[in-house]
Amino acid sequence: MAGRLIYLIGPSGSGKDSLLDAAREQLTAKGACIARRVITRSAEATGEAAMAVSAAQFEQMREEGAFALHWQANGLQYGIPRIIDQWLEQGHDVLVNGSRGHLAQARLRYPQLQVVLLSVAQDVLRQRLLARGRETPEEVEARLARNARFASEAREADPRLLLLDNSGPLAETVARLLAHLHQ
Ligand SMILES: Nc1ncnc2c1ncn2[C@@H]1O[C@H](COP(=O)(O)OP(=O)(O)O)[C@@H](O)[C@H]1O
Ligand SMILES: O=P(O)(O)OC[C@H]1O[C@H](OP(=O)(O)OP(=O)(O)O)[C@H](O)[C@@H]1O
Repeated sequence: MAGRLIYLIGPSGSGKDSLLDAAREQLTAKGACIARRVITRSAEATGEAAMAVSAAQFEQMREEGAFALHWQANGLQYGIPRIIDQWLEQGHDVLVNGSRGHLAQARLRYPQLQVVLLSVAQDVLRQRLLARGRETPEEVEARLARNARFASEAREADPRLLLLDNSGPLAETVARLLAHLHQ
Protein backbone atom coordinates (compact mmCIF):
# COMPACT_ATOMS: atom_id res chain seq x y z
CA MET A 1 0.00 0.00 0.00
CA ALA A 2 1.28 3.46 -0.86
CA GLY A 3 2.45 5.68 1.99
CA ARG A 4 1.04 9.11 2.76
CA LEU A 5 2.73 12.31 1.66
CA ILE A 6 2.59 14.76 4.57
CA TYR A 7 3.21 18.26 3.24
CA LEU A 8 4.21 20.53 6.13
CA ILE A 9 3.69 24.22 5.50
CA GLY A 10 3.69 27.40 7.54
CA PRO A 11 5.33 30.80 7.70
CA SER A 12 9.06 31.15 7.71
CA GLY A 13 10.11 30.72 11.35
CA SER A 14 6.95 28.86 12.39
CA GLY A 15 9.13 25.86 13.23
CA LYS A 16 8.86 23.44 10.29
CA ASP A 17 12.51 22.36 10.43
CA SER A 18 12.50 22.30 14.24
CA LEU A 19 9.38 20.15 14.29
CA LEU A 20 10.72 17.66 11.75
CA ASP A 21 14.05 17.48 13.59
CA ALA A 22 12.44 17.05 17.00
CA ALA A 23 10.07 14.35 15.69
CA ARG A 24 12.68 12.66 13.50
CA GLU A 25 13.57 9.79 15.82
CA GLN A 26 9.98 8.88 16.61
CA LEU A 27 8.92 9.25 12.99
CA THR A 28 11.69 7.05 11.63
CA ALA A 29 11.01 4.47 14.37
CA LYS A 30 7.49 4.23 12.90
CA GLY A 31 8.87 3.76 9.39
CA ALA A 32 8.26 7.30 8.16
CA CYS A 33 10.82 9.12 6.00
CA ILE A 34 11.72 12.81 6.04
CA ALA A 35 12.70 14.34 2.70
CA ARG A 36 16.08 16.11 2.62
CA ARG A 37 15.65 19.37 0.74
CA VAL A 38 18.12 20.65 -1.85
CA ILE A 39 18.51 24.42 -1.46
CA THR A 40 20.56 27.06 -3.28
CA ARG A 41 21.95 28.59 -0.13
CA SER A 42 25.35 28.15 1.41
CA ALA A 43 25.96 25.15 3.63
CA GLU A 44 26.71 27.46 6.57
CA ALA A 45 23.32 29.13 6.25
CA THR A 46 21.39 25.93 5.65
CA GLY A 47 21.03 25.33 9.38
CA GLU A 48 19.23 22.03 8.87
CA ALA A 49 19.66 18.65 7.31
CA ALA A 50 19.43 20.08 3.79
CA MET A 51 21.81 19.80 0.86
CA ALA A 52 23.28 23.13 -0.24
CA VAL A 53 24.03 23.51 -3.97
CA SER A 54 24.89 26.33 -6.37
CA ALA A 55 22.25 27.70 -8.75
CA ALA A 56 24.03 25.96 -11.65
CA GLN A 57 24.10 22.63 -9.82
CA PHE A 58 20.40 23.00 -8.97
CA GLU A 59 19.54 23.67 -12.61
CA GLN A 60 21.50 20.65 -13.73
CA MET A 61 19.76 18.45 -11.15
CA ARG A 62 16.39 19.81 -12.24
CA GLU A 63 17.14 19.08 -15.91
CA GLU A 64 18.19 15.55 -14.99
CA GLY A 65 14.85 14.99 -13.25
CA ALA A 66 16.33 14.76 -9.77
CA PHE A 67 13.32 16.42 -8.14
CA ALA A 68 9.82 15.18 -7.35
CA LEU A 69 8.87 18.77 -6.49
CA HIS A 70 10.73 22.04 -6.82
CA TRP A 71 9.95 25.71 -6.35
CA GLN A 72 11.41 29.15 -5.95
CA ALA A 73 10.86 31.36 -2.87
CA ASN A 74 12.74 33.90 -0.79
CA GLY A 75 15.21 34.32 -3.67
CA LEU A 76 16.17 30.64 -3.42
CA GLN A 77 15.46 27.41 -5.29
CA TYR A 78 14.18 24.42 -3.33
CA GLY A 79 14.02 20.81 -4.51
CA ILE A 80 12.53 17.63 -3.03
CA PRO A 81 14.50 14.59 -4.23
CA ARG A 82 12.84 12.02 -6.48
CA ILE A 83 13.53 9.25 -3.95
CA ILE A 84 10.31 10.18 -2.14
CA ASP A 85 8.34 8.44 -4.92
CA GLN A 86 10.16 5.20 -4.15
CA TRP A 87 9.53 5.61 -0.42
CA LEU A 88 5.82 6.23 -1.03
CA GLU A 89 5.58 3.19 -3.32
CA GLN A 90 7.23 1.10 -0.62
CA GLY A 91 4.49 2.19 1.79
CA HIS A 92 6.46 4.68 3.88
CA ASP A 93 4.83 7.88 5.05
CA VAL A 94 6.93 10.79 3.76
CA LEU A 95 7.19 14.20 5.40
CA VAL A 96 8.18 17.23 3.36
CA ASN A 97 9.01 20.74 4.50
CA GLY A 98 6.89 22.32 1.77
CA SER A 99 5.99 25.71 0.37
CA ARG A 100 2.59 27.35 0.73
CA GLY A 101 3.19 28.97 -2.65
CA HIS A 102 3.73 25.59 -4.31
CA LEU A 103 0.81 23.77 -2.65
CA ALA A 104 -1.51 23.85 -5.69
CA GLN A 105 1.16 22.39 -8.00
CA ALA A 106 2.16 19.83 -5.38
CA ARG A 107 -1.49 18.72 -5.21
CA LEU A 108 -1.58 18.24 -8.97
CA ARG A 109 1.25 15.77 -8.71
CA TYR A 110 0.15 14.20 -5.40
CA PRO A 111 -3.66 14.53 -5.20
CA GLN A 112 -3.77 12.58 -1.92
CA LEU A 113 -1.21 14.72 -0.09
CA GLN A 114 -2.09 15.64 3.46
CA VAL A 115 -1.43 19.20 4.55
CA VAL A 116 -0.15 20.10 8.01
CA LEU A 117 -0.24 23.85 8.56
CA LEU A 118 1.93 25.29 11.34
CA SER A 119 0.91 28.62 12.75
CA VAL A 120 2.49 31.07 15.19
CA ALA A 121 1.39 34.54 16.30
CA GLN A 122 3.09 37.18 14.09
CA ASP A 123 4.93 38.94 16.96
CA VAL A 124 6.24 35.63 18.30
CA LEU A 125 7.31 34.83 14.76
CA ARG A 126 9.29 38.05 14.36
CA GLN A 127 11.12 37.36 17.63
CA ARG A 128 11.94 33.80 16.61
CA LEU A 129 13.23 34.82 13.20
CA LEU A 130 15.42 37.55 14.69
CA ALA A 131 16.66 35.17 17.38
CA ARG A 132 17.43 32.49 14.76
CA GLY A 133 19.85 35.03 13.30
CA ARG A 134 19.99 33.53 9.82
CA GLU A 135 18.44 36.45 7.96
CA THR A 136 19.01 40.19 8.12
CA PRO A 137 16.22 42.29 9.73
CA GLU A 138 15.15 43.29 6.19
CA GLU A 139 14.91 39.66 5.13
CA VAL A 140 12.92 38.89 8.28
CA GLU A 141 10.43 41.64 7.39
CA ALA A 142 10.15 40.28 3.84
CA ARG A 143 9.33 36.84 5.25
CA LEU A 144 6.71 38.37 7.57
CA ALA A 145 5.17 40.22 4.61
CA ARG A 146 5.09 36.98 2.62
CA ASN A 147 3.35 35.40 5.61
CA ALA A 148 0.67 38.10 5.63
CA ARG A 149 -0.03 37.46 1.94
CA PHE A 150 -0.74 33.81 2.68
CA ALA A 151 -2.91 34.48 5.74
CA SER A 152 -6.23 34.73 3.90
CA GLU A 153 -5.45 31.66 1.83
CA ALA A 154 -4.90 29.65 5.00
CA ARG A 155 -8.37 30.58 6.27
CA GLU A 156 -10.05 29.00 3.29
CA ALA A 157 -7.65 26.10 3.19
CA ASP A 158 -8.35 22.45 2.70
CA PRO A 159 -10.90 21.37 5.36
CA ARG A 160 -8.96 18.14 5.87
CA LEU A 161 -5.75 19.90 6.82
CA LEU A 162 -4.26 19.62 10.27
CA LEU A 163 -3.80 23.03 11.83
CA LEU A 164 -0.97 22.92 14.37
CA ASP A 165 -0.26 25.92 16.55
CA ASN A 166 3.43 26.10 17.46
CA SER A 167 3.30 29.19 19.68
CA GLY A 168 3.84 26.97 22.74
CA PRO A 169 6.53 24.41 23.59
CA LEU A 170 7.88 22.43 20.64
CA ALA A 171 7.46 19.12 22.49
CA GLU A 172 3.69 19.69 22.57
CA THR A 173 3.59 20.34 18.84
CA VAL A 174 5.61 17.16 18.24
CA ALA A 175 3.15 15.15 20.35
CA ARG A 176 0.15 16.53 18.42
CA LEU A 177 1.77 15.80 15.05
CA LEU A 178 2.57 12.21 16.05
CA ALA A 179 -0.92 11.68 17.45
CA HIS A 180 -2.43 12.91 14.18
CA LEU A 181 -0.25 10.64 12.07
CA HIS A 182 -0.86 7.56 14.18
CA GLN A 183 -4.60 7.93 14.66
N1 LIG B 1 7.84 25.85 19.81
C1 LIG B 1 8.92 26.64 19.76
N2 LIG B 1 9.26 27.41 20.81
C2 LIG B 1 10.32 28.24 20.76
N3 LIG B 1 11.13 28.39 19.69
C3 LIG B 1 10.84 27.66 18.60
C4 LIG B 1 9.74 26.75 18.57
N4 LIG B 1 9.71 26.18 17.34
C5 LIG B 1 10.76 26.70 16.66
N5 LIG B 1 11.44 27.58 17.41
C6 LIG B 1 12.61 28.40 17.00
O1 LIG B 1 12.14 29.29 16.00
C7 LIG B 1 13.13 29.49 14.99
C8 LIG B 1 12.54 29.17 13.63
O2 LIG B 1 12.30 27.77 13.54
P1 LIG B 1 12.59 26.95 12.21
O3 LIG B 1 12.39 25.51 12.56
O4 LIG B 1 13.87 27.36 11.61
O5 LIG B 1 11.35 27.46 11.31
P2 LIG B 1 11.01 27.22 9.77
O6 LIG B 1 11.69 25.94 9.36
O7 LIG B 1 9.51 27.08 9.75
O8 LIG B 1 11.47 28.42 9.04
C9 LIG B 1 14.31 28.60 15.35
O9 LIG B 1 15.30 29.39 15.98
C10 LIG B 1 13.71 27.60 16.33
O10 LIG B 1 14.65 27.15 17.28
O1 LIG C 1 5.95 29.47 0.03
P1 LIG C 1 6.36 29.53 1.48
O2 LIG C 1 5.42 28.75 2.35
O3 LIG C 1 6.67 30.87 2.00
O4 LIG C 1 7.70 28.68 1.60
C1 LIG C 1 8.84 29.13 0.97
C2 LIG C 1 10.01 28.31 1.42
O5 LIG C 1 10.31 28.66 2.77
C3 LIG C 1 10.50 27.50 3.49
O6 LIG C 1 11.83 27.14 3.33
P2 LIG C 1 13.02 27.58 4.26
O7 LIG C 1 13.01 26.69 5.43
O8 LIG C 1 14.21 27.57 3.41
O9 LIG C 1 12.76 29.04 4.65
P3 LIG C 1 12.57 29.56 6.08
O10 LIG C 1 13.49 28.78 6.97
O11 LIG C 1 12.88 30.98 5.94
O12 LIG C 1 11.13 29.23 6.35
C4 LIG C 1 9.60 26.49 2.86
O13 LIG C 1 10.06 25.18 3.10
C5 LIG C 1 9.68 26.83 1.42
O14 LIG C 1 10.69 26.12 0.78
